[in-house]
Order: sequence, then structure tokens, then C-alpha cells
Amino acid sequence: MSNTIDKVRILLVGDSGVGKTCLTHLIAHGESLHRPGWTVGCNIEVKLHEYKEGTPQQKPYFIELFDVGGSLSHKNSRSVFYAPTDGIILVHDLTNRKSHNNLRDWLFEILSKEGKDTYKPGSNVGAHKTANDEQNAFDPEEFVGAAQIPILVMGTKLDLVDERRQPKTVQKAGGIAEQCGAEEIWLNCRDPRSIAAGTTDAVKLSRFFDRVIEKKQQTRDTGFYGSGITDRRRYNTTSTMPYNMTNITTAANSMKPNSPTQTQTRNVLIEPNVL
Ligand SMILES: Nc1nc2c(ncn2[C@@H]2O[C@H](COP(=O)(O)OP(=O)(O)OP(=O)(O)O)[C@@H](O)[C@H]2O)c(=O)[nH]1
Repeated sequence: MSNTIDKVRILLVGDSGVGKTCLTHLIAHGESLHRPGWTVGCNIEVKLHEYKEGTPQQKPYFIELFDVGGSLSHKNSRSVFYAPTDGIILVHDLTNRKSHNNLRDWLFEILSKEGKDTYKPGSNVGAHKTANDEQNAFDPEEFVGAAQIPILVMGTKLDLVDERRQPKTVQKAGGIAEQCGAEEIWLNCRDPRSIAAGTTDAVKLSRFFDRVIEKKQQTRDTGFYGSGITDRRRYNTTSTMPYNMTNITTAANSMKPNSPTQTQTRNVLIEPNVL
């Protein structure tokens, strides 16, 4: 019997400052990150997930979480991290409506076969948009229908929405999650209980990981990769694969604070020769 553990890769994208690094840390370690650094290139964390936990099909999988820096200054080079992609987490800040509106542009940027090269003129993540740009923006329903990549939408900073006692800047109805047919989670990334085992949101997240794994299995069985997001580009990482089982734990036992051995983190810097 083989000891190897299969893996899937999930991209986390969204505007700079929405909380992707905090969220990635929370998912991988089950604890909050108080002072995240500005992500240059991509920050990678790995989590061990039990596929279909509690059923006869239960099986461990590595979930690679690619937290891509959202800064506009790296827009031209970040597409090196987009392929291959098995699932996408779209992240927005619940106190910043623009970060939600920009998610369709992020989605388009990832799902474009050539990344930056086929980027629509009307889509410019993080930049000021004209009325004409809005008209040209792509329709997530059409695009996602063809790609069928599992998508999860996550709204951060729920604590700030409550504290300010302001109406939510983003409504679930009619939002990008509904347009894509995606599940949605709103949370406070600074509170480790947000996605603690047994909560509704932890179950949603676990089901999303299961869907990503199922989709990858289907892709392998049929030999058809619906999104067309294949690994066309070369990139360098600062650590090697595969992961060491002893370095990775499941979410269930990852609640011990500051344990550096629970997940592996790799920081990947974009190098000029990969473009
Ligand atoms: N109050 C509150 N602050 C949050 C939450 N999530 C993230 N933050 C804060 O938001 C700031 C930005 O978080 P990051 O995780 O660095 O954001 P990012 O999306 O990775 O940003 P880039 O690296 O620039 O792409 C940090 O000061 C976090 O502590 C949240 O749920 N609630």
C-alpha cells in the first residue's frame, strides 16, 4: 500500500489588506495571526484534511493554500501562481464594499488561460474603474459555468461590522457567491473560534475541501481539466515536496498555540526568469 498522500491546491485571492494571510493562518493552524506581514509573491501553508471524514471513504489529503499577495504592484507577475489550481477562495473585507466588487475581476484574472496576457481591458483589479469598465466586466455565472472550479467566498472583519453598528456594506443576496453558485462564510479572522471544529462554518469549509478533492478526482478520471488552468509556467519554491507527515496535523488537533510543527509554510518570491 502506498504511503503517499494526494494534494490539492487552493488559491486565496482578494484585494490587499482584506485579510488573506490571517485567514490562511487561521485555516492551517486553527489560531489567529496578530501581525501579518505584507505578502510579496505568495505565502503557502499546508493543511492535512480528512476527506469525507467519518465515512468509509475517509482519506487524508494535503490542502495547499496559496495566499497570493494582493498588491497592485505585483499584478503583472502573480499569474505564475495560478496554475494548476483545483479550487479558489475569494476573500473580501466586509467593511469595504469595493473589495467585494473587485472579486469578479480577481476571478477573471485567475480563470483567464494565460493570466495577465488575456486580461480584459475592462478588468483592472484594485484600480479605479470607469462606467465603461463596469459594462465590460465579465459575467461570473457564464465563466464559472464553463470552468466548474469549486469556489468559496469568504468575508473577513465581521467583528468590525458589529463594533461599528453599521449596516453591512455587503449583502449576501445578489453577491458574487450567489452569482457563482458558491458557498459563503463571513468571519472574524482574529477569533480562532470562527472556524473551530463543529461550527457551521467549519463544516462549510470542510465540505468545500471535499468538493475540491472530488473535482480533482473527476478531472483525473476523465482526463479533462475543465478550467484549462494547467501548469504552463515554471516557478521556484524555497522548500521541497512532498511534505513530512510529522510536520502536519489535522485541524482537530491544531489548536495548540504557536506550534511551529503543525503546518509547513513556504514563502515564494516571484523571480524575473519565470515570466
Ligand atoms: N479586526 C479584524 N482585522 C482583521 C481581520 N482579518 C484581517 N485583519 C487585519 O487586516 C490587516 C491585513 O491583513 P492581511 O492578512 O495581511 O491581509 P492580506 O489580504 O494578506 O494583504 P496583502 O498581503 O497585502 O495581500 C491586518 O492588520 C490584520 O490583522 C478580521 O477578521 N478582523
